[in-house]
Amino acid sequence: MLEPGESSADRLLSHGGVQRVPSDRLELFQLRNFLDDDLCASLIQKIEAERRPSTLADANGDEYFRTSETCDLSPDLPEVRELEHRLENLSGIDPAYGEPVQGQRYIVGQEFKPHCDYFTPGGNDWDRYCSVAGQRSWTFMIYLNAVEAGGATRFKCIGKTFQPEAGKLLCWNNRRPDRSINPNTLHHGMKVRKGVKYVITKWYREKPWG
Ligand SMILES: O=C(O)CCC(=O)C(=O)O
Ligand SMILES: [Fe+2]
Repeated sequence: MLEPGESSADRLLSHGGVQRVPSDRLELFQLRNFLDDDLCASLIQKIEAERRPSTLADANGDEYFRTSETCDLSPDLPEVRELEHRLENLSGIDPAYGEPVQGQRYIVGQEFKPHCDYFTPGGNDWDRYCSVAGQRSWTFMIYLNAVEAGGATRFKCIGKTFQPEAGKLLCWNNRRPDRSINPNTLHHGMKVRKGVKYVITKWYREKPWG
């Protein structure tokens, strides 16, 4: 049985097509064709329509650290409902533990430098971001298109790089089995060299989002 708000390797691997990336340093999974092309195209349209500069928690003084744009996708959109439904079916995580779905867009030269998705415990922004919902637990990320050049996601600590592909999902546990943060989740949304890159990001918390 899964605890509320949690997923697990067993749960994810029981879903046809899910592959675990072989590493004992983190729990990381890939699923091709999680979303079909129509849903991807429709989500891209929504992201195009309403984007704003991406922001950074735990800012580190580098204004070029995350240069993409972000779209807050309304939970009322039929596309987002469909996505949420699929995510719940895949992960078993109660949607109440999820942050609102976001879209990210990178044009040529834009990137998200190497980072982890968890918040630094005791860091400047810990209270602001985590006092209600707690730490980020799982990340689910879906590529909405193939990119002409660049735009891969590189997990440095395990030497693994993923290429954008329409509908492909990556997900990982930001913590170790004892639920301490896992620095091996360090990843880099690399610069787009040609074309435009669109992804969906969905983060879950250890407590209900509220
Ligand atoms: O765009 C990517 O490849 C990575 C995105 C990411 O790491 C994030 O939004 O936290
Ligand atoms: Fe990230």
